[in-house]
Amino acid sequence: MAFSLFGKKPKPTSEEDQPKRSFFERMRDAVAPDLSLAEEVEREEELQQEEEQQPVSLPEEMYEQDNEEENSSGFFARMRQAVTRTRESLNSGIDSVLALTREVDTATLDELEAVLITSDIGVDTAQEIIATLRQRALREGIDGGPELKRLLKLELLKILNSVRSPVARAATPPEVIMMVGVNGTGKTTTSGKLAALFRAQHRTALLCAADTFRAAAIEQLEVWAQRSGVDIVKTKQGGDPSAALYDALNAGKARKVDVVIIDTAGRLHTKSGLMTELDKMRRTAAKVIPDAPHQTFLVMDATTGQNGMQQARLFTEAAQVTGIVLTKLDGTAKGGIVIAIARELGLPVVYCGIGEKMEDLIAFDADAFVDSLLGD
Ligand SMILES: Nc1nc2c(ncn2[C@@H]2O[C@H](COP(=O)(O)OP(=O)(O)OP(=O)(O)O)[C@@H](O)[C@H]2O)c(=O)[nH]1
Repeated sequence: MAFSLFGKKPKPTSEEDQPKRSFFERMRDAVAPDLSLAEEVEREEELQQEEEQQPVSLPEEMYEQDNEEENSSGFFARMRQAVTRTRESLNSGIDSVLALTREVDTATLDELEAVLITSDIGVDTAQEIIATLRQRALREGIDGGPELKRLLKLELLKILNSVRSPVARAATPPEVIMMVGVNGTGKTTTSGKLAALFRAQHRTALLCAADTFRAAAIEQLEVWAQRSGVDIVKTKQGGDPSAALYDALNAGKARKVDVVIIDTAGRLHTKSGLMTELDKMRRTAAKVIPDAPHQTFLVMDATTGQNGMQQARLFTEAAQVTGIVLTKLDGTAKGGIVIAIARELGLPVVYCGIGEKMEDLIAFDADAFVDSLLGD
């Protein structure tokens, strides 16, 4: 019995078995006996073409949610997810402090101070918070854990709100944002994610590759530009970053883009040559657009905790930083650093990096952060 592997129909064995076929069909078999294979290849090519023509998902679509309610619950869920490790360590510390007591007393508060310090809130900040809670405990008493958490939330919010400042927009576009910071904190990645976020908000953006120092930084930013669907202005590796910036700002003006994001090379505040280079970039920016740069974001790696704070303190003074982007919040139990930044640097955290993907950047929200940190 004739049978076929691959489920193909068996070929007719004799002339008589063959159904009546058109001239064209017979001719086709004559010139291309294995045309089924050719057809398969052709079909495969067609499919590949169709696939290539599928629009890549744009930032707008990536962030798009069905309605505002979902949007905000999505945002809260992502913030909550980002601070999971900090919440778990903070909550288990607080729970163990409160395990044996119903009324919160001075000894409990001393232990709570140690818990706050381990989440990298900072010694000074932790002491200040505990001093306020102690006064309250003496005056009115603190009735157990839930009350203590409620009061703690209020204290944290008070600190965060004291530096919450509206992000200034440029009088006339483009708004110019410079990303600065020490090596490897996530400046290039964040520049790319920011471009995508702006696009999702229907603002046009242009990336400027002014990190001409690190090998492959320009190529890395080019990949981000492609992903986020924005243009990039660059020079060659080893080139003058101020020249790239000059070209980018002129291009931004000519193309009437809303925001130009400048990725700069990683540097330590102690490298005076590199800090002078930043000054030169600022002066160049101001020549093209008088009040530029409008924002200078210090990109800080949350996993470095209190060590990063010392660098940030000195960087902030030298580079006229206006806000902090805190990256890698997803990988740390040291999320308390957000509070230390507000209290000790007097600067708002403006965005948080919560992963390595394009959509893993969220605008910082103090209420969402505190709720996520001290929730269950
Ligand atoms: N988990 C996580 N990883 C991140 C985040 N942001 C950046 N990264 C990773 O951090 C690493 C360094 O990021 P880059 O953007 O190259 O850092 P950079 O500051 O430009 O580096 P230099 O130019 O050398 O100073 C990369 O592997 C990124 O994927 C974040 O929010 N979460």
